[in-house]
Amino acid sequence: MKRLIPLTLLACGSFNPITNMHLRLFELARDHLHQTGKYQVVGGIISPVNDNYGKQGLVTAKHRIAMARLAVETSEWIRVDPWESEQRHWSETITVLRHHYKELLKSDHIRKLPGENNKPIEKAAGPSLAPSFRVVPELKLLCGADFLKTFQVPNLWKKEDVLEIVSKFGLVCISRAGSDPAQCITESELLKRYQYNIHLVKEWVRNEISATNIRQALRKGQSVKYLVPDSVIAYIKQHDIYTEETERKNEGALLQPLKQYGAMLSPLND
Ligand SMILES: O=P(O)(O)OP(=O)(O)OP(=O)(O)OC[C@H]1O[C@@H](n2cnc3c(O)ncnc32)[C@H](O)[C@@H]1O
Ligand SMILES: NC(=O)c1ccc[n+]([C@@H]2O[C@H](COP(=O)(O)O)[C@@H](O)[C@H]2O)c1
Ligand SMILES: [Mg+2]
Repeated sequence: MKRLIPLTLLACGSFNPITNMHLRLFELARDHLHQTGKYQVVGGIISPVNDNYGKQGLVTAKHRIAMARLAVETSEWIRVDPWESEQRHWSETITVLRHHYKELLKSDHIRKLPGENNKPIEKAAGPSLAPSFRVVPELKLLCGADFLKTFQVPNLWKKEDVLEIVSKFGLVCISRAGSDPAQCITESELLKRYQYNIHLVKEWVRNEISATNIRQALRKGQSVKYLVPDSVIAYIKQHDIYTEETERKNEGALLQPLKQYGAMLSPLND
């Protein structure tokens, strides 16, 4: 029997609030990866960003985590992980990936992979250091096409981080209106070099759901039913989370921690 690579998907973002589309990203990615005949998707992780991310309108992680947990109640394979939000500072995405990969290898010690007769992994140092004689689990970053575009924003990502993401982990990128991921790859030498490790997945029902639009609709008193899980809508109402006041949070200080951090960076395409 062909040995499938057990793969976990990690989605990093604000999830402010989580929408049905965030959940769809996982389903679309899983279908695509299974169709390659190479992977078995064994889990999905949603990692809401730390409160210090500094994005406008970002409500506290306590609420974003609670809403995401309600949303994944209907999923048998996606879970929410609060580790990133519990750190004292905002963490670079590569740190989050490394953390979850380590955890994955740890859990592999005690839980044999389905259909496999694998030996436990001795090292937990990173994908390239794991022994090659066995099926090594993989962790891939799951994102929308707009996320891929942010790699081009000067001073937002360290070049070595992007290199590690695409070379060691890999990306699964879902199409999104207004972004052209194939063009992003063409425009970047680095992404082009590792395009074999970047899975572009087309959303076959085009939609433009975005958390920003959801927050806007909520502020206007419009219905967001069928765009956001009912349990999440009930939570938002109960806690009165999205108001004109919460939307003003971090106004003008957009991505302040990232701006400071940006001073140390060099652009991806230099
Ligand atoms: O308007 P904002 O607040 O930015 O919210 P968002 O809908 O873009 O949602 P997040 O920033 O929390 O995104 C988390 C990830 O989900 C992706 N994503 C969200 N909505 C999507 C959609 O409709 N199509 C494709 N990807 C989407 C996005 O590209 C990120 O990789
Ligand atoms: N240098 C980096 O590692 C870097 C830069 C910008 C955004 N990010 C991450 O990308 C995600 C973007 O989320 P939003 O689309 O909600 O802004 C967040 O998880 C954020 O932490 C990482
Ligand atoms: Mg976004």
